[in-house]
Amino acid sequence: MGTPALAPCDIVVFGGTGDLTVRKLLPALYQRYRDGQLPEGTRVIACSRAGLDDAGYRDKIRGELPRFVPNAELDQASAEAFIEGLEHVSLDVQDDHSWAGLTAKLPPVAGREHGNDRVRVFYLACAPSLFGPISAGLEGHGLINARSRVVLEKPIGRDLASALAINDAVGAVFDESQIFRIDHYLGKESVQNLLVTRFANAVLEPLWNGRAIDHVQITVAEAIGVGARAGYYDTSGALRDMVQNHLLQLLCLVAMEPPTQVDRDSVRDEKLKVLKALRPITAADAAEVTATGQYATYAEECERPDSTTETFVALKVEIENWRWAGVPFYLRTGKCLDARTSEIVIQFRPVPHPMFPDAEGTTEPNRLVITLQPDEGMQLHLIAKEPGPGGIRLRPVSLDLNYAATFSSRTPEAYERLLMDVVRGNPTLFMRRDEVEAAWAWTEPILAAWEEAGRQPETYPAGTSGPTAATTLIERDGRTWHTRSVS
Ligand SMILES: NC(=O)C1=CN([C@@H]2O[C@H](COP(=O)(O)OP(=O)(O)OC[C@H]3O[C@@H](n4cnc5c(N)ncnc54)[C@H](OP(=O)(O)O)[C@@H]3O)[C@@H](O)[C@H]2O)C=CC1
Ligand SMILES: O=C1O[C@H](COP(=O)(O)O)[C@@H](O)[C@H](O)[C@H]1O
Repeated sequence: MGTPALAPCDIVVFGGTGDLTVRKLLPALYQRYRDGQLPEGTRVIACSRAGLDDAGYRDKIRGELPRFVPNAELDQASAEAFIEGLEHVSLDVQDDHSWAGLTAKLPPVAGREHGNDRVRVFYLACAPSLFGPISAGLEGHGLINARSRVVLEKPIGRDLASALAINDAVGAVFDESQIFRIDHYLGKESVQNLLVTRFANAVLEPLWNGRAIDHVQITVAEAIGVGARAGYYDTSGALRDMVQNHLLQLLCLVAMEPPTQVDRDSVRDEKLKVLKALRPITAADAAEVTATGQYATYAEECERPDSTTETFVALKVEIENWRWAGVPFYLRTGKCLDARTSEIVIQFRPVPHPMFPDAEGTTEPNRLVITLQPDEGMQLHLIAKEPGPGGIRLRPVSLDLNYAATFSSRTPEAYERLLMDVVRGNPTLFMRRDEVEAAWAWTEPILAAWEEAGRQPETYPAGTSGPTAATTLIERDGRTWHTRSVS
């Protein structure tokens, strides 16, 4: 059965000239438009303070779109039709008078009970400090109908108190069912495939626990630095920017119990249980279970020579429940590393009894490596006998699944999937309020412990695997980080 056809809707993007909109959202909308999924008649209205009219905005995007859509996927005719449909409103969301520009394009509604109105998506691709004022402005100017949805970009705040305040402010205007908190990692094909791998294959579940698994590693390594986002990043750092959201979400998907079904609440209920079971990291153990680094040219790039913001963080995380008792999850993420690699490594325990003590070669325990990016795939590392006469020689081998080679279809970008989920009103892959707050409740004590200890990140050269403190963190437990060359 195909997906039901959608009716045209109105998509209003606050932050319409920003990096996220230009680099990710508009290219994603274009791809869906080109594939015929964005119904004819759908309006995309971008808002920002830039004094651009529709034509000026279209010219800007005409210049930008080809930079962010691969050549082979850019069809001139459909790109031009998409761009010609874009509109721009010059609007300072904090100035009540300037909302008139938006109400002139998007008529106020008579009331929220008018259920047959077009779907209105309000995408807040701007600083979280504007989420409350924008919600209030939308309410005050009568722009919210019964079929409206609001999308909140991460980060939702910078600590628990600010997250609560933002959630309260948005929640005063929108019902929780209308709020879509985006974590674009949940829209990545590879991350959704993690759910399928775990729950559509019976062979894994009996092994998916501390009896068979020694530890888990989650790595999100970026080769790029902070670039033009230094202003934001220096007030954030890797823990807030990546761990509080993306890495914890990945951890939840690896660790959660099987949900009864994949629907709006079952998956989110299970993720929440994991977040609540995370062992708190306290000031007493932060030095042992966390490691931070800053790439050598960072302070110069962000023009703050004394910045102590971490561009790399590694953590040892424990989950206090039956399935995962005694199984550490090692997390690491950083910028300006030697490669862009995101992967989840499930390290199994060694065999209980050595059957080939006299054999040549190594007997490494099995490993399942799930590569999220850049080349999505999965490898199961096993030990095999090297063919040959005479004695037994053991050789590590891998069963290799490369998605690009196996499936011919184009892998959509995360935002394509997530934007369409908003239009369809499916919040399963979005974070619920309680999840975001539970993630902050666990993250905040780490920030406090660092502050109390006067934590200084270790400097690491750009293009390397990060600070030595991260190596020490895992080696202290007699383990090592997985390196891709092993595959
Ligand atoms: N860029 C990225 O890759 C990612 C960004 N995010 C998050 O998305 C949000 C946006 O990020 P990004 O695009 O990088 O930020 P930018 O600084 O590039 O863009 C901010 C946008 O907000 C607009 N804006 C700022 N103040 C106002 C105002 N008072 N009224 C109306 N519009 C305003 C700006 O336009 P103008 O100044 O012309 O008004 C601009 O369009 C941030 O919260 C960020 O953390 C999340 C994931 C990835
Ligand atoms: O949310 C963010 O994610 C990006 C990394 O996303 P990816 O899809 O390229 O892996 C990161 O660069 C950015 O700092 C962070 O805000």
